[in-house]
Amino acid sequence: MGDESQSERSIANSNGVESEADPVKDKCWQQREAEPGEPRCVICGRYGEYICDETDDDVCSIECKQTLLNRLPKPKPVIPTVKLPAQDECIYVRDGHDSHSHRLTDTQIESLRRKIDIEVRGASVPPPIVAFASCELAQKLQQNLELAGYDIPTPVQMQAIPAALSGRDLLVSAATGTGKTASFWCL
Ligand SMILES: Nc1ncnc2c1ncn2[C@@H]1O[C@H](COP(=O)(O)OP(=O)(O)OP(=O)(O)O)[C@@H](O)[C@H]1O
Repeated sequence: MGDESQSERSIANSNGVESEADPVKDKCWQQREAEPGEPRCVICGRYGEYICDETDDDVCSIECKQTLLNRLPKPKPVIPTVKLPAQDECIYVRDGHDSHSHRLTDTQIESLRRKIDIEVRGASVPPPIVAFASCELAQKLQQNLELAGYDIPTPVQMQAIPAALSGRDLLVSAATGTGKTASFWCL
């Protein structure tokens, strides 16, 4: 590291210059070769005039300091983990037209309605559907739904469509744009 003290040799940061009389070398090529016994830049081997404040290594210029810092391992981003409540459950919907695979248990029906804010009144309300395939639609209709990009029913459709298909009279209320009108294809 030579005879100079660390404070005399410490390098200015990329925005600053340590002293006007002896400006910090910006570029590696502005630095001279190291004499025998002098500190050497850990990047290019020229005269290691400065000490990188972040790593304590000898460097010749701001350029080599930056190269050195770029080579340092980057700290891994900390991804916060979210712990879901143990009682939270998923409802799996399989591809295909097997309506039985989408049949929900009473607990799932209750939980689904609660989660997506479906409120029902009346006797023997049919369970909500989680896939259009549960409605046993004509193939053409199913294809057209897919073509229109209707992958899954919206919450109002989940409940209104099976109720309408079961021949019930309905009074439906849901926010604008939630798919009420689009439910009429099933009639
Ligand atoms: N299941 C679905 N998947 C994808 N898009 C849908 C689905 N249902 C409806 N949409 C689209 O969402 C938009 C709003 O649907 P729709 O007009 O049926 O809602 P709405 O509740 O009747 O609205 P408003 O209350 O304003 O009349 C339309 O562009 C419709 O094509």
